[in-house]
Amino acid sequence: MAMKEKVCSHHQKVSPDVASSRINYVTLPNVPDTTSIHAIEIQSPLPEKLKKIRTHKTSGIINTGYVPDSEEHSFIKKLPMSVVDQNTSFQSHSKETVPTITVETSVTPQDPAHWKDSLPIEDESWSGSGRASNVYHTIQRLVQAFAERARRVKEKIVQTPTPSPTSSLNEEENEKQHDRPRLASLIQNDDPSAANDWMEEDKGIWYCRMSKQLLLSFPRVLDPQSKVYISWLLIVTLCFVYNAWSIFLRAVFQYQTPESLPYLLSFDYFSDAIYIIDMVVFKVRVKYLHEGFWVEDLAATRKNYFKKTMFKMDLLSLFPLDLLYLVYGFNALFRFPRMLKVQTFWEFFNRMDAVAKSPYVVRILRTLIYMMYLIHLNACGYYAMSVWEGIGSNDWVFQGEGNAYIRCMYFATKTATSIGKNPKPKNEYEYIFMTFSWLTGVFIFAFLIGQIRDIVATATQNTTQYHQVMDQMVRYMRHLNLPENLQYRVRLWLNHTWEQQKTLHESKILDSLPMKMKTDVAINVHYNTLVKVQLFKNCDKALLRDLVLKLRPVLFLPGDNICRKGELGKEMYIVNKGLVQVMGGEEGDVVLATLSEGSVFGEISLLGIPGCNRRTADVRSKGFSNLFVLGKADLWDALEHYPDAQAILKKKAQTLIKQNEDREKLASGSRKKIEAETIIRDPSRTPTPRLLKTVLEVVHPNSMCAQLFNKKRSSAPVLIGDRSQNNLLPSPRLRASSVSGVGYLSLNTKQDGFLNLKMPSLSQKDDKVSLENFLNKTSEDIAPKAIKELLHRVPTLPHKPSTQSEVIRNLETEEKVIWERLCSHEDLIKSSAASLDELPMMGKPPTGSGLELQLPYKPAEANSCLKTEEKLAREEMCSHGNLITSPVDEPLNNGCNSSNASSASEQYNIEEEDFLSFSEYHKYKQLPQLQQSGFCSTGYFFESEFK
Ligand SMILES: Nc1ncnc2c1ncn2[C@@H]1O[C@@H]2COP(=O)(O)O[C@H]2[C@H]1O
Repeated sequence: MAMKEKVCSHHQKVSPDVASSRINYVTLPNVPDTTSIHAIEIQSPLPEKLKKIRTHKTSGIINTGYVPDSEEHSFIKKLPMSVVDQNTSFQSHSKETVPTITVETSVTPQDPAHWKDSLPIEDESWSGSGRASNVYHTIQRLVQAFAERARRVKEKIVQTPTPSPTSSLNEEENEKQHDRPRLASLIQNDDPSAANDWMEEDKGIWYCRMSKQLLLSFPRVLDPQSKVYISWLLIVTLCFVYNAWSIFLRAVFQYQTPESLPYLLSFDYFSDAIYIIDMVVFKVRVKYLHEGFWVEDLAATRKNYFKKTMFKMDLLSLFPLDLLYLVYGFNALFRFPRMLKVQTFWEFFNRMDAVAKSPYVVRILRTLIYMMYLIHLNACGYYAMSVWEGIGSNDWVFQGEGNAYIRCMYFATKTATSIGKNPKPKNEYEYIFMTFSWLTGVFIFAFLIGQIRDIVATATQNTTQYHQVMDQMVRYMRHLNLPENLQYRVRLWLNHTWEQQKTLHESKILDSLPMKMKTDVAINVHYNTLVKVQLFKNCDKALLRDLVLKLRPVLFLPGDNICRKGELGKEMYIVNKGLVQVMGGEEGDVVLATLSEGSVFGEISLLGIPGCNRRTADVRSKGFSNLFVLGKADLWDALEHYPDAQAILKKKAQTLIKQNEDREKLASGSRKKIEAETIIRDPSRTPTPRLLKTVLEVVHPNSMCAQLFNKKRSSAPVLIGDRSQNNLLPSPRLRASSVSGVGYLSLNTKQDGFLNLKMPSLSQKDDKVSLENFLNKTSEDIAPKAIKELLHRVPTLPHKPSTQSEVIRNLETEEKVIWERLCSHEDLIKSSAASLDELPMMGKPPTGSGLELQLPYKPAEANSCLKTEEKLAREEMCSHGNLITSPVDEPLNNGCNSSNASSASEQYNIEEEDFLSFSEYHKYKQLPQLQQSGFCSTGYFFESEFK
């Protein structure tokens, strides 16, 4: 309280009336905002259990706290430390003390003008709301406690109660312990006996429920794969094993004495009781499959059991042969029928084999039991022989030393395994016994040990396969003398894949399952990742099911390139685990984005966005990353039916494209200046030849292609296009092409601009492609704005002067009509369409088509000329920077490769689209009519002009 002397202390006595009920708040009028409260001292009877204290400053509420009756210090805890510091103190109080509140502030005593009296004000409205809030909080806590109790009771009902009564009682005890303080806190003010009553009542209800539940929880019918049934089978199996072991043991050895007999008999009859319960309660309730349905009718399951051989065996196993005890005395062999329960023993192991997590452990256990039992029988036989011949009568028989069973087991094991030296048999009986024992031993080794080996081999099959693959791979890489680093990476990949999947053939494992089950498994495996994929957030479950089977898991190592900018996109990826980086910038060293679990990438080049069929960025793996790959065809198969997902993907792709374009524009801004300087310095730079110009250089001058290309062009610009579809420029050419079965209509401008109109629905399977067809389909993909713009620039068409205005008028609604009109344009048809109409992927041009008439050579001539012409053309093109190339489809024999192609692209500034045309040329050049006509471009192709 040292501070008290330095600061102004304000003591305010609250009127007894107020004190007895509550202290509402203390107002410190005219205290500047900067004033900080150092301490609050309360002297008060605080007669109620809970008190709410609010201290106010003129600028607003400073604090709120509850003061329980006996725990003044909890008030301190509930106040923020900035307000309550070590100077705060609460004095003990008695009911007679008039409450006093002292507030210490940093206002110095020299500033008394700042202070007026602090008044404890009885605020009725607040008082009311305080009471309401107390009631509200109490109710809330009660509701929570009841909800909690209801949940626990519900759990008890749903869960099968623990079989051990002690443990359930303990649980109950724990529950009560747990409940006590909480419930007691809720009823702390009430009579404690009420709480006890409540607990007693609760206990009663609980017992009642438990017993009811136990009765009700026993299933009417049993699933043969259920835990309950298999556990029961285990109990029966143990009884069977006891009988199988003890019958011969007791019959041969002298373990059944008058002293041990009562115990042995009680074990015997206990196992008999289990056999009976098994038949009466369990086996009759096992449901079975009939015509593909589970039969759950109790009468039917009973009937089904009675029909089985198992029932007869079970019945025989209970045959009371031991009644003969009464006649012949206690001979354990009279219990021999109990051995007939062996079917249950087999059933148990078969069921375990089907449900166990490690089935090979179950198999080994069964084999071991067989082995031990055979040795046990052998030991019993040896002892029986010894007794028969007389114990210790010769060197071979049991000498009567030590524990008889252990010594005989030792002898039997030595014989069965042929390990160790056995005493030589002395007479024929002993020879026969030894022969039989050795045969048994051979059987044990040949059959049982062999079985164990198989079991172990199956269990470790995957590991063995992995080692084999690894060894082969290492040998192969050494043989090829691959760089150390690459060898290391391959080994790392194999290692990591094995660590993660414990198999290198994951997909093969599922192949044996039916499709539906495969889907279920795949959904389960990939579910956690798929739910994180934004794209699939709200999408149809059926789409997920469609997609999930098509996902192929792949693993990438740190620093691996997943895809490279400029490659043709064939797959899309989903990040399952790890991080991948999208790289950009001039050098490809700027991280544009880091994608984590659930992110999708590689979709832009698959979506058929005009001009975007190539990867827009490098993507590489940051650490180890597990991805799912989805092929282009699979993606489209799925998206075709789910336009929403398609729209989301396209929207995202467009945003990314725009982002990247903006970034590139920014970067190229600074680059342009330097380029300009270079051009000025080097005016002798070869002008970039256009593709068609190059083509004309290399094809035979008399070929139809050359003739078509060299036709005098009209000076009137006709069709205009630009990739961005909003900056249209004059163009003399219209070109339709098919690239890998996907149609394109390109409006080629002099400035290399293309309006690429993609027609994805046109597949390679279409054996006939007509221009109308082509245009009609294409028209659906063309932005109306682009067409409008396009047609504005088309000068009046000579044969249909009204077309343009008509077309524009009907544009929004009738795109198809416009295109039909365009197609019906005479010039277009005259120059190529009529013949191309019928130009199929293969076969001859139709009789009467224009094309046929225009063949430059007679077929025989053409054939002889073609080779040279083509050769020349190719050589020529290669010398033009290897224009002929096939960057994706097939490697060419002519020595041109894609790196040359890209250099050609740089040199001549040739459009990507042109490359495709040229690569496609190789595919189609075999078509006789194209060869003959000297066409040098995509499969079906025409170039024309509007005059
Ligand atoms: N700026 C970016 N941010 C995030 N991802 C991008 C970006 N640019 C490209 N990508 C992704 O990287 C992928 C590279 O291949 P795609 O062009 O097929 O699809 C691309 C997009 O999925």
